[in-house]
Amino acid sequence: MFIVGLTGGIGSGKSAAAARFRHHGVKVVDADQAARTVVEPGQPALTAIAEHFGKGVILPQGGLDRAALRKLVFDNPAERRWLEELTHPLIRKEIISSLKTSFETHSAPYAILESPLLLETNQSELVQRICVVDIPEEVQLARASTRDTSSIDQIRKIMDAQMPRVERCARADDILDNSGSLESLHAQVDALHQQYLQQAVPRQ
Ligand SMILES: CC(C)(COP(=O)(O)OP(=O)(O)OC[C@H]1O[C@@H](n2cnc3c(N)ncnc32)[C@H](O)[C@@H]1O)[C@@H](O)C(=O)NCCC(=O)NCCS
Ligand SMILES: Nc1ncnc2c1ncn2[C@@H]1O[C@H](COP(=O)(O)OP(=O)(O)OP(=O)(O)O)[C@@H](O)[C@H]1O
Repeated sequence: MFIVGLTGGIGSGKSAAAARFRHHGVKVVDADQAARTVVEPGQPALTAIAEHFGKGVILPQGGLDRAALRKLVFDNPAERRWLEELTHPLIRKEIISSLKTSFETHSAPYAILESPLLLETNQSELVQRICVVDIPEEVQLARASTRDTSSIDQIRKIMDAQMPRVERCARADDILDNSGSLESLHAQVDALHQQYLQQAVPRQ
């Protein structure tokens, strides 16, 4: 299985890049989606979160109040680590299961694992190649806060919980520069897709 890890900080453009890979028929497994699945109502992790953080993080309908939990964990690194210790092993299992399904049901020669914490966790062991979506921090802050309901201050706290830009780029096999237009990002993805098709061909 040839799997490319697609990573980058919050608001860097991973989803935008992933959409372009999907346009080429590549299956994308999304770690943020896996993170949502493991805390759905009825899942043991949601019960554990409610017990630890209290009823204030549960919505009236029984689902997770993500905005409330986001505030709690990014204001308090110890609480964030508690949540990660609970969820990251479950997220990893969910990712592995989705990757297996995608190779069983999809004929594309490679798959993408899109994850904001690919390099911060052992998820990087699941991929053969690392592709980083890179933008300057001020652009990242502007794009993420325009899109999210989070304040600049909260986005900054989330960025502080992630790998520094220089370190992330140093770990990359390939870099997508998303400081320009979406058209420019698409052109770079199109070129990488051709490269990955070549790399995914099993050697004789
Ligand atoms: C705190 C939670 C409930 C906030 O949910 P919310 O819907 O507001 O955000 P969402 O999950 O869409 O994440 C948005 C972005 O925040 C960043 N982020 C999320 N969790 C983390 C974390 N533990 N460390 C650093 N950055 C993170 C990522 O860039 C992510 O793309 C949620 O992010 C969560 O459960 N995080 C812990 C699990 C995790 O680490 N997920 C990241 C994917 S492995
Ligand atoms: N090249 C671009 N030019 C202008 N806006 C962009 C560009 N690329 C992405 N955006 C916008 O920036 C925001 C963040 O992009 P995107 O959602 O793809 O990032 P992400 O890395 O997936 O973020 P997250 O980690 O929070 O899920 C979105 O509103 C998106 O439409």
